[in-house]
Amino acid sequence: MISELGLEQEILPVPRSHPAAKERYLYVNKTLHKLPSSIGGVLRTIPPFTRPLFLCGLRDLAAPRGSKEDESIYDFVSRRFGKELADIVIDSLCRGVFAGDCRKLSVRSCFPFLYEAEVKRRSVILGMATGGDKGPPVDSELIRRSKQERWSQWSLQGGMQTLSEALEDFLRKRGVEIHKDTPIRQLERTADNGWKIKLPDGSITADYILSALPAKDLGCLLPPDLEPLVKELRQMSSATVAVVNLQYEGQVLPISGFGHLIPSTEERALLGIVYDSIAFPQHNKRGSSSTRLTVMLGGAWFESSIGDPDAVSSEKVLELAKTAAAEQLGVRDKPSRSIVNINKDCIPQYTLGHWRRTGNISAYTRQLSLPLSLIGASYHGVSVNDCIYNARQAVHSLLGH
Ligand SMILES: Cc1cc2nc3c(=O)[nH]c(=O)nc-3n(C[C@H](O)[C@H](O)[C@H](O)COP(=O)(O)OP(=O)(O)OC[C@H]3O[C@@H](n4cnc5c(N)ncnc54)[C@H](O)[C@@H]3O)c2cc1C
Ligand SMILES: C=Cc1c2[nH]c(c1C)Cc1[nH]c(c(CCC(=O)O)c1C)Cc1[nH]c(c(C)c1CCC(=O)O)Cc1[nH]c(c(C)c1C=C)C2
Repeated sequence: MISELGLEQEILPVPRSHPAAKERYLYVNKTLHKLPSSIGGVLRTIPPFTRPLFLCGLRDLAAPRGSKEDESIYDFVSRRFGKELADIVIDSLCRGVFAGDCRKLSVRSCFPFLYEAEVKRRSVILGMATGGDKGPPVDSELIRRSKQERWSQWSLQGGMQTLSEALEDFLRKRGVEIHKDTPIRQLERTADNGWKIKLPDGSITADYILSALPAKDLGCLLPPDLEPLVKELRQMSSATVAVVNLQYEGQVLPISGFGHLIPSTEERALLGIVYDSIAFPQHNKRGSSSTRLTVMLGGAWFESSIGDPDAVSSEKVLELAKTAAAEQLGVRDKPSRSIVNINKDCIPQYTLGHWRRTGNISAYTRQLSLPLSLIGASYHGVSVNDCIYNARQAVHSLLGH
């Protein structure tokens, strides 16, 4: 999509050899611990772990296949790799991807490759070693370049918003009408098997809807006679994340890396900190040396540890973020700039049984021949890549490709 939108020149790749890709940290027992990046680090006991990590791998190779239709990520990893890995690494990772609690998230839906590896090969390591089912290949010149140069992450010169702006521009030039800041009020069925989309200032009709709305929001807009669909959508929940950007004058970080994650047993409210200026110094204020951090807070623990997202003040959240930067990174300077955003219900939580809910939805829409496809982060993957891939698949199947 980047190539099709003409954004190739804007790409800022980060290769795997860069410190932002190689150096990864966890904050445990009030200390930052660097995770091993070589085989030696896996063979030795390194803190915060109490035994060498390769023993977790041996346990997986020996463990029997599980028998449950679905299981929490925590239970799956504890059973196959041991409790310590689940408590420290997996707890943190789930906070860094889903802002979620690995004790509630579904392994089958959040990490389908782990689930499949156990079903097909009995062991995760054996499953990964034999490649697993990677799905249909996606190929382009840019993808080949990213593999050859071993990119671990990327951004764009003007930041990621460039992507949605370029997409908007591309679509408008091809005659697509875009209604911004226009909340849909209701979706009604029409007699000719189409839809009436009610907006604040009128309505529009459509033959077919590809909905990228969060599941719960869509559930509130659909007509009540689609009850089985509405019921499934309303059960799908999401987490609130506070994102605090802090900018400091000069290079104030004592370490380099992508960022660090914090397990829920260490600090419930603080999910992790990204060291943005290490991976993307190109985004620093022109001509100045600065350090930029993003502190992420809340997630599945927002209400219990920070409070009601509608009532909590930006000042309180900013204070929590500055304290985290000071205590965890020793960055005690006054930030020269800060931005606080409380993103309500921004990351879907694929909890136990999510696979059954999405399965029921597909079966029901097929059975009724509903002119509706569900895309977006609520169903089959929370990342930007997942959303783009699944949207493209939905269009292909709609057009019969
Ligand atoms: C803090 C944070 C960091 C992230 N980092 C990464 C990352 O590093 N890499 C990555 O791949 N992904 C990342 N993600 C995930 C990424 O943001 C999502 O994949 C992506 O935003 C999902 O897009 P979406 O369109 O499905 O949903 P959203 O972006 O949530 O958009 C849903 C839209 O629906 C609108 N809406 C709701 N109700 C209505 C209504 N009634 N009428 C009209 N519109 C409505 C909302 O206003 C919203 O704009 C991150 C997410 C968060 C929160
Ligand atoms: C849907 C929200 C997402 C957030 N981040 C990602 C998504 C899809 C992307 C992502 N983040 C991490 C990984 C795993 C990388 C890996 O181990 O190979 C992915 C695919 C981990 C991560 N996320 C954050 C940090 C500091 C890290 C650790 C990176 C490392 O290992 O060095 C920051 C962060 N990103 C998100 C949240 C909620 C968050 C919280 C601190 C959202």
